[in-house]
Amino acid sequence: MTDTQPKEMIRISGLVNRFGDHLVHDGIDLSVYEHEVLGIVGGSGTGKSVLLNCMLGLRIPTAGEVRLFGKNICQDEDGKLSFCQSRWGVLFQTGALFSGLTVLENVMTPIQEHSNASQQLIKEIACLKLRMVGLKQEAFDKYPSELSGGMIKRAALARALAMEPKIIFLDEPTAGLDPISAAEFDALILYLRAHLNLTVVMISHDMDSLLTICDRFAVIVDKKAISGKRDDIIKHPHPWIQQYFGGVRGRAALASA
Ligand SMILES: Nc1ncnc2c1ncn2[C@@H]1O[C@H](COP(=O)(O)OP(=O)(O)OP(=O)(O)O)[C@@H](O)[C@H]1O
Repeated sequence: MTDTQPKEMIRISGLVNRFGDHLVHDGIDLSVYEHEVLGIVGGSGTGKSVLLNCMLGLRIPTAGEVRLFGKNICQDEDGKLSFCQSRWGVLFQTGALFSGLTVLENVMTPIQEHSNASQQLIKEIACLKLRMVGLKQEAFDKYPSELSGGMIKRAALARALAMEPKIIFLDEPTAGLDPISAAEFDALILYLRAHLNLTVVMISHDMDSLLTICDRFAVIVDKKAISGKRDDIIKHPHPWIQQYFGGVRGRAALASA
């Protein structure tokens, strides 16, 4: 590898996932490179969430391997999850905030779990992350049930950033947001990527968001992944990809991207 080639953060090779007779993935090969925004797309049930769980080290695949920073995370071994969790942050689709904790307490929780810092320092770090995602002080002591959908996403993003991850995984980050809030959230992701040198892996069905912020796509079709730069994938001859990006929604989003 030369100095000009981007660093590989994740390498997935020959990944197979099977549930009983149901073969979901049949040899996925995919790399995620430093500082990119990679969009994972595919029809419903093609296994995007299963793939995400393998990348998070939460699922051991039927065959193949996932290397996170060079380490094979497909083995069941002590310390694997803490190795993974100290390197990535995840924004789950629903936010998955703890309903009984305030916004600030939600962001403090992972820092408390993974560090020996004082309560005061943990609080200061959590406040910093909350400001970074654009939440104002008055939101810090609110409970998740008192927040709008956009604020929940921001709070969950602050929690994902709590441990200063190198990679963040976003599962349907703009789902449920109105178009203006979704566009603001896209801008926030790009801002954080630039300022925190993040690598971003995003699963989404939001065509506007995908075409606005992704550098590359991985499309799950025929139980495998076709990946490449945004503009190459948009022109890819596979019929599903043509239909996806060339359909009414795709054309409209491309026209405005
Ligand atoms: N634990 C499990 N046991 C059995 N089947 C499973 C399990 N997890 C996932 N599957 C199956 O794997 C397939 C892929 O599921 P997955 O949720 O990853 O799809 P997806 O691409 O994320 O779908 P969507 O876009 O609708 O969210 C589905 O057919 C699902 O039923």
